[in-house]
Amino acid sequence: MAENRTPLMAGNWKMNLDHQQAISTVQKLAWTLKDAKHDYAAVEVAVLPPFTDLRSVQTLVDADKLDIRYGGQDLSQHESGAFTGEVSGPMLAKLGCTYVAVGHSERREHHNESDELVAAKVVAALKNGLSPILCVGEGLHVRKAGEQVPFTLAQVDAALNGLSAEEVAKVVVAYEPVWAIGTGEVATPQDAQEVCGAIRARIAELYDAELAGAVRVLYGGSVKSGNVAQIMAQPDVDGALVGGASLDPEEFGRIVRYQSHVTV
Ligand SMILES: O=C[C@H](O)COP(=O)(O)O
Repeated sequence: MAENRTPLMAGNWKMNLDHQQAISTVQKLAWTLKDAKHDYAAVEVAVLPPFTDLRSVQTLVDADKLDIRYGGQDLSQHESGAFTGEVSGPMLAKLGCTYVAVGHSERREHHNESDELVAAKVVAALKNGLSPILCVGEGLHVRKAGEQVPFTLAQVDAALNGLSAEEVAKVVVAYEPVWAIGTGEVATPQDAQEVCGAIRARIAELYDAELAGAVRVLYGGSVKSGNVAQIMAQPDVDGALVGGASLDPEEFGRIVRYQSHVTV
């Protein structure tokens, strides 16, 4: 973690928690962080609830003036139209979303999202003032073949293709080795650093070192309060995209508070 980048802890709830549970979860998270006197300027906090929860989360965040940011888990590449079941960038922007996950491995796998579609969704997010959390990462067979760096960089290349430096500055990249997602199989801090460092070096090659030094690169895959500090100690890891552990506000609070020895 470099000092000029604000760490981001983002909780991807996936298809969990209805809108009422979302309210109580965000309230508990806010109370937990308030009790711990959390400095939101030092570590940014975001949640990515299901679409059906976003209006409730927006209302709570606005009413209680919370510093917690929120966003969608996906968006359509289209602005509007006959796309049944889809949710557009303008709709997320209207709900006050800051972020939207794009290209999560579960979307790539279960919804056959190609690199081209992911790139179109990154553009759609940026066009609507949303910061895409671009998810990249290799499966187990790629890791076993030792090809994790070229595989992941090819996904980065495809997703950033054609973007200006100004646009890339708004992108957050999340490196999530698929074999470590929801498996309890966390990558070692060195595994995370290898690929996160390579992603930053690639952005420097494609653009310049200053931009590469400003873009946040997160790690995701079985992050918990017990392993987050070692992962965050790596120079090119700027935060975490947290799945399962973000459903428990106290545990997510401990992850957010990774720098502190205060028990929350
Ligand atoms: O988006 C989050 C990742 O898929 C990680 O999920 P996990 O923390 O449950 O392994």
